[in-house]
Amino acid sequence: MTLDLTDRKSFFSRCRRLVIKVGSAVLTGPRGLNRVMIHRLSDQIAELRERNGDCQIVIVTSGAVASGVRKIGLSERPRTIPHKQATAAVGQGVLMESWEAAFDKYELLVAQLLLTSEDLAHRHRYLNARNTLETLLDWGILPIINENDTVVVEEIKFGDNDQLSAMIAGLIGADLVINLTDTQGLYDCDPRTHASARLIPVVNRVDAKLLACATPQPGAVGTGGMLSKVNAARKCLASGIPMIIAPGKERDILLRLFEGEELGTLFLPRKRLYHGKKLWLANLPKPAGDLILDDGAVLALQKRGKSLLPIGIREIRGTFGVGTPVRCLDQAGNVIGIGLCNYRSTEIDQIKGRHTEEIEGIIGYKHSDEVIHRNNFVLSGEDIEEERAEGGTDA
Ligand SMILES: Nc1ncnc2c1ncn2[C@@H]1O[C@H](COP(=O)(O)OP(=O)(O)O)[C@@H](O)[C@H]1O
Ligand SMILES: N[C@@H](CCC(=O)OP(=O)(O)O)C(=O)O
Repeated sequence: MTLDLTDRKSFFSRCRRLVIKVGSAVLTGPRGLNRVMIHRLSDQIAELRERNGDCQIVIVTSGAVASGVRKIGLSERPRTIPHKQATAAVGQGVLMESWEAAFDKYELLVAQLLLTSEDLAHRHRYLNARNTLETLLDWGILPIINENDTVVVEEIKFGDNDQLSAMIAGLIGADLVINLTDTQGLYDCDPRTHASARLIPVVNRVDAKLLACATPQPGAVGTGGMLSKVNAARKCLASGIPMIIAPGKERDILLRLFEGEELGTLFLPRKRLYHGKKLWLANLPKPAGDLILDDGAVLALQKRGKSLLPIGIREIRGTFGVGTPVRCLDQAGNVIGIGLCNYRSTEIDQIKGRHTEEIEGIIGYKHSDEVIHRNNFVLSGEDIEEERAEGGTDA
């Protein structure tokens, strides 16, 4: 797909696979879950599917906690984890039942998927989730996804649905992520505190300057805040997927976007950077451990496109097995990238700082010279732009 905006309408019409994320700020009114909003959005989604016969849509919906608060009759949002989990357990049912009823009038089937970051952190579970989603889309069923708040604890949390939607987009190779929230899009500073804030219509690169525009504090009912949406956009761009932050409460917002109206903030990637395994790695929510590297290894990975050898490893943090994704950090703690280990953490601890010829003598075998092979490694942050889209298989 060409990322040319000269004809906005045709750009949108070429997006056949969509992830639509709807924030609590859109779905929640003073009386809890705003069912009218759910009906309006589902009317538009049904219309989009009708207009573009083969268009496939995945919904990532927030609002379980906000719905639960109202249903239980709590006076404020829960603060402790058990209270949040219990509130979400009540609210998720209400939320799902509303989406289901709204799509029922179009005879559109929906499916609920509740995920934790662990479900996508392990490659086989990631592929499993992908197979389920592909099957549902194949059958013309609308997957409706939320984080599994009821069982989630800090260690296995995506954080928020902005991150989850970016990961789902990578998982299914979406053509576009539409992030619906309660502002017109991304402003050059927080519009709550700066009356002069101006909307940014198009973004090609998420850098430190852009990240500084968005504050992490969400609105009264949100979780992610604008910073999380910009970070999600960064993930999408790294995967070569466009994302738009758009005003979800605006009348006919989805239809108007597809009519080519200039609304929201559109993040446009220059090109698709990663595929298959590398795409999964680039978007991984939580790696299993860290390797601290010396300056030579950092240079080799960042500038020379090399694999990681044991000689450049200074320290290992965490306990992990072979094939596990781990982060590579420089000695100042900056994340260099993420890759799959060829040795387990206890073995790496023994061979760190040593030459490859010494591996066998130390641990009794050697199946590769590299601790992380370049084919199983992606650079992070700014440098990700430099990495070439080397194939990588999907399995
Ligand atoms: N630079 C910015 N541009 C737009 N909105 C911003 C910015 N910085 C902070 N915000 C705030 O982010 C809020 C949206 O985040 P959040 O409450 O998490 O929404 P949602 O529930 O849709 O995820 C907006 O209500 C807005 O006040
Ligand atoms: N999983 C939570 C929503 C978390 C979240 O990311 O909220 P939001 O920032 O409103 O998209 C819920 O359903 O209440």
